[in-house]
Amino acid sequence: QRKAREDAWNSLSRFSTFSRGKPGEPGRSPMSRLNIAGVESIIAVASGKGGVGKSTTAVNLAVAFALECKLRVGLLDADVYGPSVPTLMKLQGRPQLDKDSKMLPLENFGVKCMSMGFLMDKDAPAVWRGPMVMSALEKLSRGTSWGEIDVMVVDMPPGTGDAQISISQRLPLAGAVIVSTPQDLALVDARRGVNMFQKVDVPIVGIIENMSYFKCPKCGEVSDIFGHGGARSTSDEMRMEFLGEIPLNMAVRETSDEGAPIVASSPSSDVSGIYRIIARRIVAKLGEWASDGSAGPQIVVK
Ligand SMILES: Nc1ncnc2c1ncn2[C@@H]1O[C@H](COP(=O)(O)OP(=O)(O)OP(=O)(O)O)[C@@H](O)[C@H]1O
Repeated sequence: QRKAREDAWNSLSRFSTFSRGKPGEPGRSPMSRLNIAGVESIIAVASGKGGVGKSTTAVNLAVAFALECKLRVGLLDADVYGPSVPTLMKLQGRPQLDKDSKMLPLENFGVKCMSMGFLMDKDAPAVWRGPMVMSALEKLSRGTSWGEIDVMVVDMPPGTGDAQISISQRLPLAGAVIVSTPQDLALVDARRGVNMFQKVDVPIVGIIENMSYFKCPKCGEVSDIFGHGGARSTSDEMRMEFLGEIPLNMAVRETSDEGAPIVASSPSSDVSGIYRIIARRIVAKLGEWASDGSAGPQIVVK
């Protein structure tokens, strides 16, 4: 385990413009909530627990921001323990360095991406201690030359532990989107997620219910496999905006596995339309906050 950690650390340090600490120690500690150069607005896509479809949702929203809203989009994979952006966005290979030794993001579907997965072997276990997670994230975020970005989507690690809290404290987040399935257990965790962001003063953009229902492609019958509507009622109770229901859909899973997000690969499908509507709602909310002065700069959908 120690060897794997050191290998990952060395690999990251090679691409880094930051000073390097020893494994197990943080690198040079940055100021908290520093901006990321060139990035206007950052939103976290988070879930209280794993496996609810947070990364799938983050990726499809990022692609929808780029293709539907015509925004300049970045996608930061903050899930250093289980980076899925390389697979979901069909990107691999080590990032090039620019003249200032900053990493250049890899790009697909109009979205500039950075992930720990670009710096590690696919099957290498990511064994990180808390301070190393933060140091890695600093390097992935501020050690990358993003260019001009209107909105950056951060795919958060699942859960509400120390790593998630630190990330939410260090990145200047304009807001957080919470993804949950309709199940009671997932909703309990979603509430925890909402509370965590509120504690560190990150406003909640809204809640998305993923795997909300299943519509049989043959007969059209709708089944509520994991229940239905729980995220909407949780949003109402917590006075949060409910952003929408994404069905459990085989094409979403298949296109994710293929690295061709459904919003890009099957833009006319119903489910792509749902992602696009949710993306527009998020952009509208960020715009609203900006115009009443409660969040970052105004984003204009072209
Ligand atoms: N709406 C959906 N319909 C069908 N399959 C989905 C849907 N959303 C996600 N999935 C599938 O569910 C699995 C888990 O999704 P994903 O990896 O996005 O979850 P996650 O919450 O990010 O997980 P982790 O906590 O491990 O990071 C994947 O196989 C994905 O393709």
